[in-house]
Amino acid sequence: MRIDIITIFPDYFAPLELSLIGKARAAGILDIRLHDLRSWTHDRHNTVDDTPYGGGPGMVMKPEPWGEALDAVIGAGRATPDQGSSPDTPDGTPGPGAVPRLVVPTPSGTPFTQERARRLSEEPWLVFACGRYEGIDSRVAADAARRMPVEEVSIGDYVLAGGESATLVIVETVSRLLPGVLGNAESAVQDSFATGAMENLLEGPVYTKPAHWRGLEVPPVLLSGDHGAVDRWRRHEALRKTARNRPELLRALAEAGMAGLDRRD
Ligand SMILES: N#Cc1c(-c2ccc3ccn(Cc4cccnc4)c3c2)n[nH]c1N
Repeated sequence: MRIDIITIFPDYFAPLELSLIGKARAAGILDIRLHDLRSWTHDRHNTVDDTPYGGGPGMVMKPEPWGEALDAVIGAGRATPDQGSSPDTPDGTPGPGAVPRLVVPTPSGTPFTQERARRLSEEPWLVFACGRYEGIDSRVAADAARRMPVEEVSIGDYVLAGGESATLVIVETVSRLLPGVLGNAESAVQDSFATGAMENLLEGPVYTKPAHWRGLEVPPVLLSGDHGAVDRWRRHEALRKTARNRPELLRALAEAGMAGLDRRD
């Protein structure tokens, strides 16, 4: 997967050199490219913002730098005369004719969920537009939508100062779903909101050695070697955690008959 991130704070993404994502980049599983939006400004102060039409507080990001940046970043992935126009190559990286999906974090976006992460993880090429100030001139997304899919996404019902931390969240959530990113020891399958018997339930408690620690014991069932009993215990604990922390999820599952609440085991 190729990921392009356009931002006025490229250094914000230093964490993408670390840990699983850093290893995935080194292994060629992820191709993450950072772009400083100010590279597409032409005035002495590298201006990227201006006052909002219609008045109001704060500043709005100007459309021109964004338009030029997206043209440059996406144009670089566009077919050249001597290449085919296959949208992506057999290994899933974008081919010369590919166009990316533009992801624009914004407080007014549609909710980012694990299911959406799963869908985005199947894309060969994502471009993230990290806004600041009061947001990006709305014509930027409208212009981009003329030539690529555009998704406005929100990671939660709170207001950040810009799109960078949301982009980090989305990139990490999506990247860990890519084959080869998580080692065998970790698996995205058992995540909260995963599919299967634990579908959309919160993860229950987890334990490791030592079995006794500061007078606190690991639940004996986890040491029993009885995998059936362990699975039943884990589902029960997931249901308890979900009922306690996210009762609305449980109600939805009960209505959909998906939590196996009616199971007798
Ligand atoms: N995803 C996401 C977000 C953001 C977010 C994302 C991009 C930008 C760019 C600018 N701002 C600041 C801003 C913009 C508008 C009004 N008020 C503040 C951002 C906030 N906040 N909360 C989320 N869940």
